Amino acid sequence: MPRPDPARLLAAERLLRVEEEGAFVARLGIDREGAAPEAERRALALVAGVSRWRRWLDWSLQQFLRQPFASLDVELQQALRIGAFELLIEEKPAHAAVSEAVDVAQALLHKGAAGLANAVLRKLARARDAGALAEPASGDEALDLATRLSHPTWLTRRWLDRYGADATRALLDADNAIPRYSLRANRLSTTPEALHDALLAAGADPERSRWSDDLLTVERLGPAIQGGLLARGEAAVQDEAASLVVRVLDPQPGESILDGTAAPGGKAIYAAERMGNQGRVVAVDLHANKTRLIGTAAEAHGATIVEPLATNLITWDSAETYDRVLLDAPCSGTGVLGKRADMRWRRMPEDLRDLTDLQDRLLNAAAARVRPGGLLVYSTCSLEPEENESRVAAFLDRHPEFSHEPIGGEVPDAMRTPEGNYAALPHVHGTDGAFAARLRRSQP
Ligand SMILES: C[S@@+](CC[C@H](N)C(=O)[O-])C[C@H]1O[C@@H](n2cnc3c(N)ncnc32)[C@H](O)[C@@H]1O
Repeated sequence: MPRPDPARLLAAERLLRVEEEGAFVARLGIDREGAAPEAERRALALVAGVSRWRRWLDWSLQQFLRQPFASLDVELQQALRIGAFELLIEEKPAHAAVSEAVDVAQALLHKGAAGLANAVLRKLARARDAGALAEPASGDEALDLATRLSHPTWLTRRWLDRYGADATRALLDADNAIPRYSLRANRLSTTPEALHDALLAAGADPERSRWSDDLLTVERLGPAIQGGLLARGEAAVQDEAASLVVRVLDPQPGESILDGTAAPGGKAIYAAERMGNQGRVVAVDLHANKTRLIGTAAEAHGATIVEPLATNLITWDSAETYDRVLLDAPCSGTGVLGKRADMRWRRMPEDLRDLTDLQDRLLNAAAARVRPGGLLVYSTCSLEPEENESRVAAFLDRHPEFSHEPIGGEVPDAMRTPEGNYAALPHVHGTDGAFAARLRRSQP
């Protein structure tokens, strides 16, 4: 009986959990199941890669199958996807990729499955080596691009209509790229320079962020975790695009700030850091387990002015108003598909209607908490205008006591839209996608 490579076997088992239990890819790495660190790292990379590229892998495999791919044993599907990923995306030598996937199929199922995996993957490898791989050519541009670059067709069609073919291709490529992670230096306890040196000493490859002087980027988070930098609160994982939303809010020392949808707390804690830990940051979220996490993280960062509060912002009975209010709304997350490998498959077009309704209600609630003359910042990690500019326009119609305030030098020029909003785009800026607008409440 062949002994499959532990990383590929672990990856296949985790992909099965995604498939059968709806497990979230981002959470699968947490339970290490005793795997050696290298096997763990490789398994994480395989699970993320297969999750991103699933549509293209399945389509390519289907070219060499008589029965529908979806009718195969689910275990065999995962072994085939891993083999196809190594062949088509990682461009590994044919022999190793095929035989390792065959061993996984045999370990999870039986000899018959291994035989089928062997036949299909050999044909795929031969076609690749001969430069004869099939390409989707249905004549429907959105369907073909979505298949080739492994995204949902509905989303690709939307983006084609909005951005055109070249930019859409670049956006899909950006979602499929292996992301670099960004780390925010906690200026309450360290400096970006000291964090840079600590990361180097821990074996990481830190680079200064192009977009923010508080941030560094690294290829892997492992060294920062193992070096204790995150646990000690010297650094936090936060994308450049997300961190710049706090620059749009521009909290000042001594002010009162409300983050109305704050968990897991990255922006609230960064606000406290920007304020030099002077003033107040009330960090509201619906769920008590999530606000507890905000409290733990704030404590690790020494951000003592952060006050976590578990409540529903919409029904919160409070008469207090704040100098600045952030509403970082729940959204479709179409700007962060690169980091969350399987999210693209979870979103449905009909989600947008429910989300925009919630965004309007949260905006109304947040508006009531802004003092006269104070600032409301509305932000999302979505690229969709329905969740961004349209929500702002609808808000201004409902709330004549607010006016739109163009963003100035708080964010880099390249991320300011002609209308004066903040927009980070994965295919343009190499960050996650994010949007923010400033809304000023008039004086009485
Ligand atoms: C996009 S996340 C916020 C991320 C956070 N600002 C950060 O940077 O770490 C949106 C949050 O809104 C919370 N939420 C949703 N509905 C809410 C409500 N009615 N009241 C308060 N929080 C709510 C969710 O639990 C979720 O944690």
